[in-house]
Amino acid sequence: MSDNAKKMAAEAALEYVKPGMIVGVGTGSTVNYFIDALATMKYDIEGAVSSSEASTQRLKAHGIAVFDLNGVSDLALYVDGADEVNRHKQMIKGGGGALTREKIVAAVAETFVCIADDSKLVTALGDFPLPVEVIPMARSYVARQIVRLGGDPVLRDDFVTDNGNVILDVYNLNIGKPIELEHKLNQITGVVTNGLFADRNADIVLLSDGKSVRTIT
Ligand SMILES: O=C[C@H](O)[C@H](O)[C@H](O)COP(=O)(O)O
Repeated sequence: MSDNAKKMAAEAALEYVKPGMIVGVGTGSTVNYFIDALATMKYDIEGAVSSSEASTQRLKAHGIAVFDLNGVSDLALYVDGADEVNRHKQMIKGGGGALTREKIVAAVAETFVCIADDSKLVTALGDFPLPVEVIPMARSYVARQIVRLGGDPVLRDDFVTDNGNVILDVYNLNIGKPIELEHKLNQITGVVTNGLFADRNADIVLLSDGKSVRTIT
């Protein structure tokens, strides 16, 4: 994994940004490169909607207007990173804890472009512990339910999401059927959402090794 690979994947996503657009912006170190690149087009676009306080701050620091998603009915493009992505363009996300807002913006967007260094491409999802955002008072209950599903949940230390919740990072889950597991986890009372982006997967994945960028469609 190299910073140059992240930067190249991020800059390649500019091709999907069109004049007048409001751009959906994800969260993380790869997206930070995208935000910096997007700043070069700030007079061409209308602005952005953001999936985290951190991305909002960075966008605003570049002078890019950030809109409330509730006022935006059509969002043509969402650009975000991933912790893992498979060849079906399904992902694990939430390493930075922004999974819920990311999933909301992704749900609204017409096209989801995932940007990543090529170390994120995996044959099977699941080496990366699956983040699950949980309402704080349900933490123990949800953890017990996840154990029943075969996972080993670990509370993320000293971390509160932008929504005021906690994160359980779940190890050793069998993610043989990602869409099924995504729905099953979301059925547990107290779960806000989980970091499987399998039902709403990416439409396009831009992967870089630091020398070139390849596209999975
Ligand atoms: O919550 C964070 C997000 O899902 C990120 O997009 C993900 O963790 C990848 O981040 P990075 O680009 O820093 O590897």
